[in-house]
Amino acid sequence: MVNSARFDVVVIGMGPGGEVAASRLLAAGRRVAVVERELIGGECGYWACIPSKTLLRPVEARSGARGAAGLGSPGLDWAGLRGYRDQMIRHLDDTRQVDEYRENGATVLRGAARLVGRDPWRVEVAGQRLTAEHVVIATGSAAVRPPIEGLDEVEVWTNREATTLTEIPERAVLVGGGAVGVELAYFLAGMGTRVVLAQRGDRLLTREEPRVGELVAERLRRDGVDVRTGTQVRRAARAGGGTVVEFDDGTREETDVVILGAGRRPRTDGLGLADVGVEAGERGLAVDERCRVADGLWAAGDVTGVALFTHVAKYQGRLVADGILGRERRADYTGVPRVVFAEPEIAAVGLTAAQAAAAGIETVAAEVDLPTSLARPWTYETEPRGTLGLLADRDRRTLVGAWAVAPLSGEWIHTAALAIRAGLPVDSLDDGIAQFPTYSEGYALAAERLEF
Ligand SMILES: Cc1cc2nc3c(=O)[nH]c(=O)nc-3n(C[C@H](O)[C@H](O)[C@H](O)COP(=O)(O)OP(=O)(O)OC[C@H]3O[C@@H](n4cnc5c(N)ncnc54)[C@H](O)[C@@H]3O)c2cc1C
Ligand SMILES: NC(=O)c1ccc[n+]([C@@H]2O[C@H](COP(=O)([O-])OP(=O)(O)OC[C@H]3O[C@@H](n4cnc5c(N)ncnc54)[C@H](O)[C@@H]3O)[C@@H](O)[C@H]2O)c1
Repeated sequence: MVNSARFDVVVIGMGPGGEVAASRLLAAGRRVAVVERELIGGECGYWACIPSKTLLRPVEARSGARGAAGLGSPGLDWAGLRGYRDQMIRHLDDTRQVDEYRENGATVLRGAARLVGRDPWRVEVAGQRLTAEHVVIATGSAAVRPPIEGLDEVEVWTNREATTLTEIPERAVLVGGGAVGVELAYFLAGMGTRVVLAQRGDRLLTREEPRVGELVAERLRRDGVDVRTGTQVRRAARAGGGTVVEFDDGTREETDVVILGAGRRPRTDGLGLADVGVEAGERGLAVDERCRVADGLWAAGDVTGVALFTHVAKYQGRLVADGILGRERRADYTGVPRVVFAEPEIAAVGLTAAQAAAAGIETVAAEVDLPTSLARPWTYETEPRGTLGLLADRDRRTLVGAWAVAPLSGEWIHTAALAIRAGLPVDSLDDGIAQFPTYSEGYALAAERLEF
């Protein structure tokens, strides 16, 4: 063990949460050590958001071309797409990122960090001991491996293998109908894979309004996905060159691969938390409003279990940096958008009716079928689609929730996100003058239908 090096801050884990915290602290002139055991950029940059959205885009664009009058169906070149995906994930090489952090004054350490003492905080990594006034834990999350009999004997992909795939499988059974399952089902079906999507819950995307799950299942089925809700995979076994999967209703399906999208678990193991008197729950490290775990110990991103999104990890990274820099700031998660990048996009923000009821808020809701009333769906595509739902607080007449299953909704949901975050009166949506012809015109229509 070499002598202990002293830092103002040690950041453990350099995904989006760790990167934002480290960059802001470096910019403020703090002595920062960053520790990463795999690649700077984290899950998001190499095996999650970036590759998945890169892979989805051509499938979406082709569907858009098919829907646009007179365009027809462009070809999709898998080798070209795969090459661009590899470029986007930097060929799993973070040399440039390491160099940039070093140029910006950081000490970059490779390896798994472990807390070995407190007052002051002490961290061990790759045979080195670091001492710091503050430690930031931003170690993210990993795919849950559900207890399916025989899973170890068959071809299984998590998000990692799925987003770095080199060949398109002929058949796939997806386990889980959350964001990972829905995006992968849409991508693979678009690439010609025969997809079975098994969801334990009674609908897809269970955190959203039930209506969203219905519309998404309808859409995926139209695209050829065999969506099975209320279903779990019971066991999997090798059969010939492939796999046979058995569902809990006794039915069986042959597949080339089982793909897991069954949720995430926080990466807290191996961090030595218990040794320094810090407890981690099943959902991760509990943080206060400033993202503090204990005095001088902070956490950001998926490891906090607050909301598993890159934009939330980045927001928490900002809060942590501000907290360490002595700037008083408290977390407010009102109006965080949630977008699933299928086609059309599935976007939501704020509360569902059930969540509002649980919070004691009396609500009114409205739903608008956009092609019935707007021009944009028709100028956009020959088989126009789109549904928008709004949820408002009856007493305060403010928007508390919104969702849309419609083209480009991942962009225009931000109008609702802003309205919810700022607590704008619904009347200001009703009174809004949106550009003609856009999907955004739907807000005034839906707001008008809210019966207070
Ligand atoms: C398939 C998929 C698609 C997704 N798409 C989106 C999307 O489109 N938009 C969105 O907002 N979110 C998306 N997400 C969620 C998003 O990836 C996460 O919310 C985000 O990566 C969280 O960032 P983070 O910084 O908390 O952790 P991570 O990105 O997981 O990074 C944590 C880092 O910590 C490192 N680490 C862990 N333990 C240690 C240790 N002991 N010592 C040193 N280093 C350590 C890891 O190697 C990793 O690099 C997606 C997730 C998946 C699975
Ligand atoms: N576009 C995006 O922003 C994006 C994309 C992908 C993932 N993510 C984030 O990553 C997180 C993880 O996504 P996820 O889809 O893995 O998890 P999730 O928790 O959103 O959904 C997992 C689903 O799998 C089901 N499930 C669990 N075990 C099962 C089993 N044995 N059989 C059948 N179904 C089972 C659960 O009922 C649940 O509905 C999400 O919370 C999301 O925040 C975001």
